[in-house]
Amino acid sequence: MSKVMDARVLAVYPVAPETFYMELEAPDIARLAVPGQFVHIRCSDSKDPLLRRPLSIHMVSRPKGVLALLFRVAGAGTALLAQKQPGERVNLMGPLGRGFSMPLPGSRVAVAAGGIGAAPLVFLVQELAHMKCQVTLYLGARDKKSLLCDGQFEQMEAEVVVATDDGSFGFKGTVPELMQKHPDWRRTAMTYMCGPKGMMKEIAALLQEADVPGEASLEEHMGCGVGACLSCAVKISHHGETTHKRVCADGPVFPSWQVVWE
Ligand SMILES: Cc1cc2nc3c(=O)[nH]c(=O)nc-3n(C[C@H](O)[C@H](O)[C@H](O)COP(=O)(O)OP(=O)(O)OC[C@H]3O[C@@H](n4cnc5c(N)ncnc54)[C@H](O)[C@@H]3O)c2cc1C
Ligand code: FES
Repeated sequence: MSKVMDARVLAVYPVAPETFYMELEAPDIARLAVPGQFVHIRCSDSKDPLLRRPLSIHMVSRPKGVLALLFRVAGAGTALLAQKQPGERVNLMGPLGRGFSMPLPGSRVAVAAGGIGAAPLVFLVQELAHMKCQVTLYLGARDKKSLLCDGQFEQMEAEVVVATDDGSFGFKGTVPELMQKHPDWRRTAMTYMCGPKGMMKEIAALLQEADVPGEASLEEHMGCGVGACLSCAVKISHHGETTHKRVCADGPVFPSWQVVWE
């Protein structure tokens, strides 16, 4: 069940170019949230921008009732969020959507993150660590200074391998190329991914060829965020039949082999 609430801003600060961490006091949402879900957030008290913006749940502390977001400034809404001050309130709806499916405790899994796609995967790896899973993390960024969450993943005892587009840190190339060089994911129970669509499309093809299951967290423009307006529809193919599913209510996480990657 989702809640609508005014959450107190506890902290907002930059962590990388154009990328901000925000902490909110939102005990009801923190208590209910599972990895892969998102909140729909009002960025301003005025009518501009009118629509809420979807942001993944980056981390939660259930005992403290705290929820964290990690976002890149993409336009007007996220720019307003970046200017919020501790003590201000923002209106949130959440937790929304269907999250990642969890493996059996102790499983070996892989996680692939590209750019700001790392945001929901920290919460996922937090839960996987509680379940004593062995996690290999394939982490991609444009360059070293844009790399996100590598320290957090390492603290949670994930094995982290990095690719940057310009080679300023780790392997020079893309996340799918990195995965071909480090094929540990071939022996895992599941590969979870979030990042640019092109990256996830290539990874989905690798997984399908190796017959390894995968789950992808998708992004689409959203209106209502709760399944009513159909503005976030994507094509999903199941048992040879192609249908439209709503990223907000049926996703954002889908089996990677069911997504029609266009
Ligand atoms: C389920 C979900 C989870 C998300 N989680 C995060 C997150 O954790 N961190 C984060 O930084 N971003 C996340 N996003 C993307 C985020 O919602 C958009 O960047 C944000 O809505 C942009 O709002 P804006 O007003 O700043 O920019 P706008 O002015 O609305 O748009 C600026 C640019 O961003 C593009 N854009 C806007 N919304 C989306 C979208 N939903 N998907 C793809 N492109 C978009 C526009 O086409 C435009 O080019 C998520 C999106 C979804 C659907
Ligand atoms: S945003 Fe309205 S149905 Fe998904």
